Amino acid sequence: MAPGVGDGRRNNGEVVPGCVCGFQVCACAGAAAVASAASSADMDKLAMAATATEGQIGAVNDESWVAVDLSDDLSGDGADAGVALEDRPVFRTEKIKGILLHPYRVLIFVRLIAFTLFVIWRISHKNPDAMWLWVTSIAGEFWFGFSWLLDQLPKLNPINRVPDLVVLRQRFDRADGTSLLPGLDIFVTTADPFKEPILSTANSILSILAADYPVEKNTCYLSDDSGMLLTYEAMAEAAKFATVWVPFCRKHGIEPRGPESYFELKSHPYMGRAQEDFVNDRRRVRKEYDEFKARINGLEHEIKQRSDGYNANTKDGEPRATWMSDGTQWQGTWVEPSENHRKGDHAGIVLVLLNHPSHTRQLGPPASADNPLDFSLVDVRLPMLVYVSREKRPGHNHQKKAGAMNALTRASAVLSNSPFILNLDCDHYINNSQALRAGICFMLGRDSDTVAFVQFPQRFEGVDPTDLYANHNRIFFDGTLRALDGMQGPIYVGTGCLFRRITLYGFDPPRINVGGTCFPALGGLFAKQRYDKPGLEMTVKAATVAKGKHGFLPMPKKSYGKSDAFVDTIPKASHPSPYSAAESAVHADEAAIEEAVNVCAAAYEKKTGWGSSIGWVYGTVTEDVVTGYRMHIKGWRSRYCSIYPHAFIGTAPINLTERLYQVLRWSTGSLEIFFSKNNPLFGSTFLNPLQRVAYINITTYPFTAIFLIFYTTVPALSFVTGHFIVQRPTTMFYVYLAIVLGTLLILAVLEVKWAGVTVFEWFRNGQFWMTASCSAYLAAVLQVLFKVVFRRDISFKLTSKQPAGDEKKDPYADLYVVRWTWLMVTPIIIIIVNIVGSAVAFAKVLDGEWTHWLKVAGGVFFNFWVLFHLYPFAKGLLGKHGKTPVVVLVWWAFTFVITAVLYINIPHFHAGGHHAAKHGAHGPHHGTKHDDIYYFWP
Ligand SMILES: O=c1ccn([C@@H]2O[C@H](COP(=O)(O)OP(=O)(O)O[C@H]3O[C@H](CO)[C@@H](O)[C@H](O)[C@H]3O)[C@@H](O)[C@H]2O)c(=O)[nH]1
Ligand SMILES: [Mn+2]
Repeated sequence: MAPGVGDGRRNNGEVVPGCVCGFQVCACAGAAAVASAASSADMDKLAMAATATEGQIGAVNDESWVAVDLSDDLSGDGADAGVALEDRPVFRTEKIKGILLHPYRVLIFVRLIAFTLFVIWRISHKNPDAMWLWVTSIAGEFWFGFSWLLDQLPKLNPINRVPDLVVLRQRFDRADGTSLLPGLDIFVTTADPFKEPILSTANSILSILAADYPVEKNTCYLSDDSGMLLTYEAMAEAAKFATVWVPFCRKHGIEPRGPESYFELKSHPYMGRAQEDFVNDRRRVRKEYDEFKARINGLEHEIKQRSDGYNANTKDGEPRATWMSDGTQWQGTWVEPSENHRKGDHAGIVLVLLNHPSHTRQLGPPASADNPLDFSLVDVRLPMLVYVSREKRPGHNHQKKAGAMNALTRASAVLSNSPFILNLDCDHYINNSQALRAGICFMLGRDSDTVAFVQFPQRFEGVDPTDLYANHNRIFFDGTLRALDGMQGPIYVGTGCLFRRITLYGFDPPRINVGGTCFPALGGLFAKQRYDKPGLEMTVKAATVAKGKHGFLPMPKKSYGKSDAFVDTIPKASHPSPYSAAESAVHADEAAIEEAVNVCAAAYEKKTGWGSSIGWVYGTVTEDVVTGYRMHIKGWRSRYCSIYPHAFIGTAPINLTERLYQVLRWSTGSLEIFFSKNNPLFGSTFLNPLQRVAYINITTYPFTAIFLIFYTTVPALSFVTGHFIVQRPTTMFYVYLAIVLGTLLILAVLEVKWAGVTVFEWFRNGQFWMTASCSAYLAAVLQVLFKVVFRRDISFKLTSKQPAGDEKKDPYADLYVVRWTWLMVTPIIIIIVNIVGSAVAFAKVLDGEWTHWLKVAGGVFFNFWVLFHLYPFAKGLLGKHGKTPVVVLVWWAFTFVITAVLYINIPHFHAGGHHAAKHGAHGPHHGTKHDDIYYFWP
């Protein structure tokens, strides 16, 4: 293993506070790195420091992974030991060690066989007492097996890739401080300054401005779908504060570079730094940050007051404008909305907050009386920052986030036209200043020219330590997405994703021509994997665009819209020239800005390919999955980039209601894709077969609701009716059950091991799967069927980033704020049915009616299974922080006892006979006395 690359990596299973302690090592190393960046004499130190920093960059459990065998290309021992720095690839590829991988694959096979035999057994053992029960339960089991397979098969060949920033630096950074790295446009979307607090958005912007990437190659765009002056002025404040914050970060190698999270760090930030200077600087910057915060918090009031002043002479009935500080009327939404100035009806706005920096380093001023911060050795330039609010007009479908992203794509093309685009939601800040470089490694490696995008995992902060609603989603990110990297690549999940710009324009990947037929360089089990190989010359090259039917465009010119200026940028976006510093010069002059406004017009996309063959795809609220899908079916690949400390961190809804709504949106979006022309069953043959399976999985999973609802109630009902899904649970039935569940558990253990997550997270994942299935997934199925039938568009309900509780006292207060939603009805019913069911069973045993307890075992097991899974839901629904478990237990015990007592003590409830007279209609459940649950309903 190469020095400094693999060592020091940690198992992210122990992660939660990890980002804090990880920084201690990282920060002091980075401090030297950046402080020294000012003088070229210190380049050696820089390289050394960088090495130390990168020691932290890998992210999986080291013990489970080995480098893939590269002996085809290298004589010698295969791994990169002994390979000179110049010959090392910009990223390493690892696979799971055989000792984990082989049993993993074998078990998948065993379970598949067992499941098949089980279903066959079930089909051949009818239950004549209750045929409906038998048929539906088999349908359910079949679906569970099938959906397990959809989920499991794409995980047959997990791959882990580790970027090597030392090599990247070596190849692309020059000693004079300039760099050959490609341009990078960063898009941030926000839609509401209140639901998405401006302070948090400002923090994200600051973290971007301070990230470690060549300043002149980096442009940040904020899309504001609210069109509010409040957002704009908050960004203007951020730009002002950045003049202090960014040089401070560079000088001292601060991590993380979002000020809020930095100042919240509880670790010792003094370690390894020039003590006095740092302490003074930090105190000073902290003070400035507090003032900045105060200004942000006062902005709303200030804008109101200012506008009131200007509006003093406005007559009644006339619109009252919102005024900018320079005495002009704001073009966007006004505080008191009026025509042409309200959400959904305002002009397009493009304002450059920070213009493009010079191409050479600019050192700051030394400390002086009115400027106590000494920046004389620090590059003080800031990346370009642009505020964009696309035009909105009534009668236009603005296509939610996807529409905003497409507007940004065009606006940025005429302003900076970087060949790569990183997209972040407004609440996701850059937590690791090396993240951009890490992502770029996967775009510049050999063999990277067929990579469309690099997806980072989504990481969250502010989630309660027990992660009650599986917000971290670790199984999905560290398991599923990483595994897909061994197929064609992870799916796109909306934020934290680095795109190759031309893929958004509908270009095909460069094809390899083998024996006359073209096929893309797919990874995975079904194609020979072409790994990034060391020892070969690495040139900086983008997918060069060949001249075709439409000139340099893959599609007719008119499908890109009316702006010639924009269309002209397209071939350049892929041309190698943007890589060289001189040519990437950006001029955000009047004309360019005017053009940017023009391409953000509400009507721009009329009769164009935007939203279908070009850009982010419309027609679903999960624009992310389908946008990535459209690239994969062209044969593009994607890569997964998980680094440590986490690249980006966002906020997650820890409130049950918000979480259910979020999952409702995702599952609805998935089904929308299923019922569209982008159904993965019909995708082109460029799609790797198991990649297709993964897409089928992600667009069908909500259907589980239909089967699961049945499955979570019927076994409970069976106590009352006396029927079970099998006529008589035989030994064979239990043996199958044991195998099917046992293999699942062992597979989970292995998966947890290679993914570097915990068994606890695996259980949480399962628990939330059931909660979501019986609530959000069910609603999604109904909602989408409704849409399909009545052709109604589904709205995008923003996930609130503003905690409802009192944050000061308890950071997780929001967890137990119960806001009623219809989505809670089904899980509640299921819980009640199961408690009642187990109580009846208990009563029957007490009563001496069921002497053979084994008869109940199957049902009791199911009962437990259901209640165990819905426990977090019940906890969230009932509890006050801390006391919850007791409340749930009492509730449970109470219902249980009451039901059992009623059952035993009210003779006519189980005397049989006469109720048949009262409820004769319940005929089909003959055979036992207690055939009807309705007797226990009040
Ligand atoms: O009309 C809109 C609606 C949303 N957004 C932005 O979209 C982002 C995601 O919205 P959010 O409410 O935070 O959704 P989440 O459920 O947290 O987001 C996940 O799921 C979305 C798809 O449903 C993806 O777009 C996101 O990237 C992904 O993080 C935010 O930055 C919003 O500002 C807009 O710009 N315009
Ligand atoms: Mn979000």
